[in-house]
Amino acid sequence: MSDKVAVLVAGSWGTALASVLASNNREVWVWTRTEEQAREINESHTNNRYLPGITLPSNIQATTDMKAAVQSAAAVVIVAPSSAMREVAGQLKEHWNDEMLVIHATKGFELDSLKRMSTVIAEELGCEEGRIVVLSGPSHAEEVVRRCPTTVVVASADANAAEAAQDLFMNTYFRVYTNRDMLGVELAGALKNIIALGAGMSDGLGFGDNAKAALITRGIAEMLRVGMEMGANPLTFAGLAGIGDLVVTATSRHSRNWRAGSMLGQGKSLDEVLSSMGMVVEGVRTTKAAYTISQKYGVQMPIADQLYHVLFENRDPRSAVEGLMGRGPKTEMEMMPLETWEQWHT
Ligand SMILES: NC(=O)c1ccc[n+]([C@@H]2O[C@H](COP(=O)([O-])OP(=O)(O)OC[C@H]3O[C@@H](n4cnc5c(N)ncnc54)[C@H](O)[C@@H]3O)[C@@H](O)[C@H]2O)c1
Ligand SMILES: O=P(O)(O)OC[C@H](O)CO
Repeated sequence: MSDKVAVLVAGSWGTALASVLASNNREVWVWTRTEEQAREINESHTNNRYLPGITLPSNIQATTDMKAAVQSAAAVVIVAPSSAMREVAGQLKEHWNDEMLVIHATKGFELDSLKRMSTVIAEELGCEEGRIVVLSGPSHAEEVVRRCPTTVVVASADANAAEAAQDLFMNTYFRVYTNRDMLGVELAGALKNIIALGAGMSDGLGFGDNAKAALITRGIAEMLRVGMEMGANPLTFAGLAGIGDLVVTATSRHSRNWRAGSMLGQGKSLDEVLSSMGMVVEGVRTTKAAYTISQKYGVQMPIADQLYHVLFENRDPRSAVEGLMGRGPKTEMEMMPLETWEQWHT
């Protein structure tokens, strides 16, 4: 089998994953949108807009020609923002063949359809959704390129495909676990960004650790509730894609979602925040998607609802906190679909 791997798009996460593959001695081709970025990666071995100050392995080649990037590759790793996934997967179709392992590492939904990324890719490539692999978990690009110990999960309905992805990425600083629950891994990876925005907002408002712990814990309850309703394995939410990623995103200074939330908490408008970020903040779109999902599935998502009002209806963040804290008394396990849980235990 060829050692060539193509990585589609050289944002922060695509570049970091390319660097992991390069350190595993793969022949790594990165597809970039601009000649300028391809030239920078090929000649200076940097990608300064997305990973300032980092020197990339010299065995990463970049090109704007998707055919050259993908031709004869054993695997394609798609790391586009969720908003661009259909467009990028659509462009891949004419260069892709059925032998290739397809992995994506994007955390979000398609906004209009509420489809998961694996569904969007499968539709565009005209292949079975079950053969696609998702890579997720607590992993900031800034730390991965510095080879800080990191653990992730690769999930697919096809165990062989998940193991092939594990083999491709695994090394001494990047530990990869497999999981069969692709639905749960994709849902957890997308939904945690909403809670991270909330945690950032809480910090921006000057609240303390109690508030953040509450958001993380009640956030996982909210993610679990919707995940179980949609048929995910509840244990996935206790794993790397769930609590692991929620902790890192809600507490790390590297998190784009936490940073955006923090600025909102300090009184900046959403437009001001997004224009100052220069990188994708998936939690904003995902909050919109979750607002519709909660109504569609009849699942209560109080944190996502309040975030929606702040982001899209100009609610003051303090009034959103009052909205959350002022709700009626509940039991901790209220609204958990226990029948679904029991299905996993029979
Ligand atoms: N950055 C991280 O540490 C990290 C870690 C894990 C997962 N992720 C996920 O990876 C995905 C990508 O995030 P990122 O942080 O790399 O984003 P980023 O903002 O750093 O980079 C986005 C890249 O997408 C490209 N792009 C945008 N629209 C495009 C289009 N229509 N066609 C082709 N390319 C397009 C941009 O040019 C840029 O190279 C997100 O879903 C994010 O949640 C990010
Ligand atoms: O920087 P964020 O907030 O987009 O989070 C990136 C990753 O999802 C962390 O695992």
